[in-house]
Amino acid sequence: MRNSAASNEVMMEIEASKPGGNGIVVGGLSPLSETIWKEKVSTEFVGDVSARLTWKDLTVMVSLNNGDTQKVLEGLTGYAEPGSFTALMGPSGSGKSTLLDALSSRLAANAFLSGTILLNGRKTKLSFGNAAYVTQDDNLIGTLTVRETISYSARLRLPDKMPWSEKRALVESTIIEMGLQDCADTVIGNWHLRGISGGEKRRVSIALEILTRPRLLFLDEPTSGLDSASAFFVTQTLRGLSRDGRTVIASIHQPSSEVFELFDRLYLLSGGKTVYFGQASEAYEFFAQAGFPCPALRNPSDHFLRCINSDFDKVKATLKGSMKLRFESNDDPLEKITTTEAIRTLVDFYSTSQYCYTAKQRVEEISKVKGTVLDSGGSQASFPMQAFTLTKRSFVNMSRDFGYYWLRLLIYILVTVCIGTIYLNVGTSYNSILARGSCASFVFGFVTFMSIGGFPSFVEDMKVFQRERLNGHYGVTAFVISNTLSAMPFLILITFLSGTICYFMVRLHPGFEHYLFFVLCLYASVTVVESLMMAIASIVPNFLMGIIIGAGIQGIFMLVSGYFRLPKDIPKPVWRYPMSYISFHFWALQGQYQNDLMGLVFDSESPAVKIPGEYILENVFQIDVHRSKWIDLSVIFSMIVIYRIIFFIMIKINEDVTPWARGYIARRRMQQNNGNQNTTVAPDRLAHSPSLRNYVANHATAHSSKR
Ligand SMILES: Nc1ncnc2c1ncn2[C@@H]1O[C@H](COP(=O)(O)OP(=O)(O)OP(=O)(O)O)[C@@H](O)[C@H]1O
Repeated sequence: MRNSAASNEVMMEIEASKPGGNGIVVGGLSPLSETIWKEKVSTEFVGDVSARLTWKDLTVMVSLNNGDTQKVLEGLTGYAEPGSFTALMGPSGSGKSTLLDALSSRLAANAFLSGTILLNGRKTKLSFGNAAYVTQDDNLIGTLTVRETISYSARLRLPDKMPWSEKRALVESTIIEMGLQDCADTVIGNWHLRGISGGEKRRVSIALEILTRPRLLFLDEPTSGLDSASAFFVTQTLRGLSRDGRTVIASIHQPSSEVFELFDRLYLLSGGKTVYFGQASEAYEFFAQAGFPCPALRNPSDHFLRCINSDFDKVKATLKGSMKLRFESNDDPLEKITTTEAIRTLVDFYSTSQYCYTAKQRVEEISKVKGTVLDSGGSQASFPMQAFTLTKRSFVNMSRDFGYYWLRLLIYILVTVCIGTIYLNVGTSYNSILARGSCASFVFGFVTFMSIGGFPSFVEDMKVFQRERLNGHYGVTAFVISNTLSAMPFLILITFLSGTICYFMVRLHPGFEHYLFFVLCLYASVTVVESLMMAIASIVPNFLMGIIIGAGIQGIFMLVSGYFRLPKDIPKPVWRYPMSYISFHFWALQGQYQNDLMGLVFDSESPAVKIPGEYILENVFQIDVHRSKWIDLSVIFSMIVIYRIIFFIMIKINEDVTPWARGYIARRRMQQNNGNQNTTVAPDRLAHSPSLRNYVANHATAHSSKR
């Protein structure tokens, strides 16, 4: 719905931008891009689709937990043009990521923004399609090769109608564009698979985002953690992307001189204020004019960062204390003043300089140019295509990752062989009554409990999902369906194999129907645990915490299953109603006891007396024999559906409700703080940015209503 609305809007803009309906192509689209956009652009006469981004008087305030507010960015003005590569630089905590987030509409819920951001002269409508965002973390699927990763992404996002040959051409051209030919068939790598290098991973992450040929590319520290050669190659690739008419903005930490030379424009920040914005090549001159010339033999970018990083005051004090400083040369102006003073001087110098004036003038000029905003609206693939591709990708990953299901299969077989040997041919003696009960309790308690071992893999899946979701690659429903379907064959294999071993070694109640019930019940129980753990993974991204929470929940469920305390003895408030009914172990045991004991006759202590299974069920295990065991099984199956729905709802809550609630609390705190203390000035023209997805729409509305 959102996509179609956006595309209508785009079409209107395209219509409007057609010079007289049959004008001349202004450019901006490469032939490959035209292939992608042709679904949306029914005419070949596309206006200039380049992305010109301007920001004026941009201020971001964040509300802190203690109710205070902090100005993270203060009155920033700048622009980014097509064909240029803009680098955001500054010391740690200077606001680089916040500026990137503000420009790409990804601000946190407790951050409030004021100022104007225009894309092609219009109020910012940045969304998943026209702007791509490459995060710092490379959350990729380790078992897929580079080519497979990009190919799946192409299937997930490009229109269904686009022939596969064209998609493949696009994939191959992206691989070449990002210089990934040599490692195209190498796996990405994970904890047990040796894969591609860190620099190559970074380039794969970028490749995934440029696949749909966005005109605007944001990158958060694309070179961090890379050695200088890899950092150079990644930056060179970014510069190459900008030369294709794209607008590239990246925050960069501590670049080498070779990397620095690749920047077109430099935005230097310190403490959220602009220290310098202009041509990267002119920064050297600016610092000299401001009274901080770069000493000979010092890397210019090191010098700039050295001048604006107030932490160096502490470094200086430490060095002075250890007397190491006396050997340093004294021609550096920074030796004479503190870095805090240097920052103040530089910020003041910039605000009155020609550089600032030129930047403001250019912002005004660019703001007047009204261009087309092509919005791909995220994925253009249909829902069935997304669900199918995700299922296939997830299945391939599960089958290649030894830790996902194969290891579990081995452990399950091992444990069930142990059960089989311990309860071997359990029989119908008097003692076998309790043995059958404890065997069922172990199988449906501990054996299903072992499924929490899959949690680390679920967390990895969730990370990939979150990256792709934030970039609009597919919807939550497609993800939940694919996750359910792809796991099914593995769970069937694991539970049917181990269930069969257990059933025949122990010699549970003979008969196909009894066998089928036993393995189905095991399958349903393990799937419930998987679904429960998936729901936990959607809210607790830390695998240790997730395992502890999952184990705790299951421990409680096991307690009320009717084995450790008989059903009628479980205290009624809370534990029997509702806990035992919520516990899938309870239903599994009720069903399995019936499945195993009903119809069998057991020895008693006196050889002359036989005990029917029904009697044991009612009087020993306190089972409701009037309820069919198939009802018990269907309750477990419906629990799978319920947990999957909970999983879906959790993701939705995380996406929409949590940011909204955080934003609301932050706003309330800010208002209260402003009411109580006059020292905190109420931020002027604050526009709130609640959920990521709602942000774009809300932001535009907020701005227009203020006008
Ligand atoms: N949502 C937020 N809530 C609270 N504080 C925030 C928030 N966003 C940013 N800040 C604060 O604003 C300052 C700037 O943060 P930001 O992440 O933008 O800096 P940075 O220059 O990208 O730093 P680094 O290079 O270390 O990533 C930091 O002090 C940070 O703690």
